[in-house]
Amino acid sequence: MEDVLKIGPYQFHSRLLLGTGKFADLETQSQAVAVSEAEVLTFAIRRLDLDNPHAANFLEQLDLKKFTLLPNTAGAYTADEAVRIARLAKASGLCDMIKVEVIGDQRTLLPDPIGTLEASRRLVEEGFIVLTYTNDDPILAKRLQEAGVHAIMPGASPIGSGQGILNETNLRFIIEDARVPVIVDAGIGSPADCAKAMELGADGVLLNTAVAQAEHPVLMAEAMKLAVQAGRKGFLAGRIPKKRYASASSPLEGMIE
Ligand SMILES: CC(=O)[C@@H](O)[C@H](O)COP(=O)(O)O
Repeated sequence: MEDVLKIGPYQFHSRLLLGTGKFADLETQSQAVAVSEAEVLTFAIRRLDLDNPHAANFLEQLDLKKFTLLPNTAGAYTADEAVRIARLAKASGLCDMIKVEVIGDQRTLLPDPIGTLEASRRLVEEGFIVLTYTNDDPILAKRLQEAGVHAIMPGASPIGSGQGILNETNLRFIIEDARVPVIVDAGIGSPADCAKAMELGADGVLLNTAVAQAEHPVLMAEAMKLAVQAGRKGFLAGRIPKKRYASASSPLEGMIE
């Protein structure tokens, strides 16, 4: 059976979602995006000049017809702001999917759980396909599901920190309880972090800084793609349980003759 990522009415073959910011130049961005084989690209609506669709912008090097755009509400500090930004994106015909991001604090850029829940609920009611960036809090993840979001995006660690997965236990709880896709978003530092997230059973990974600011962004984009694929296959294959003691790899009993 085909292994596809389903988010609302959308289906994707790639489980790596990519952010488009922070690249040194547009040529590198475009090459990294191509090599990553990502189908979903996210970008901050606030960075676009919505009044002037012909103005130069950071997406201009990309053939946007090839991708599903996931505008995000980065820069919103309240539910009202996030809802306003999402409506602007929809009115500009960018997409009906929205990544809800309501930040609670400038230093950590961690999500404001109350504003995040409120904005998500309102945008679901308005008919958006809502993917919510959230704390790695299993209870909040449950509440978001109850509110009807289409995907939960728990942070691995603070945005841009590259610290990787800080709370594996919480992530496991979120994944166990989820009836919608779980996409680990933010804080990924290396391919190993991607593989780990996928092996834990995440449905996808969204990242930006680790590729855009790598020494060789295009090479890193490829590494991230392969890590997501490897982690997914590892999850589907079912890892062996960890044991306390050794067991010989070439046992004498029960050998195939
Ligand atoms: C681009 C975007 O949406 C970021 O806010 C996202 O959370 C990625 O975080 P990293 O840059 O840490 O990968």
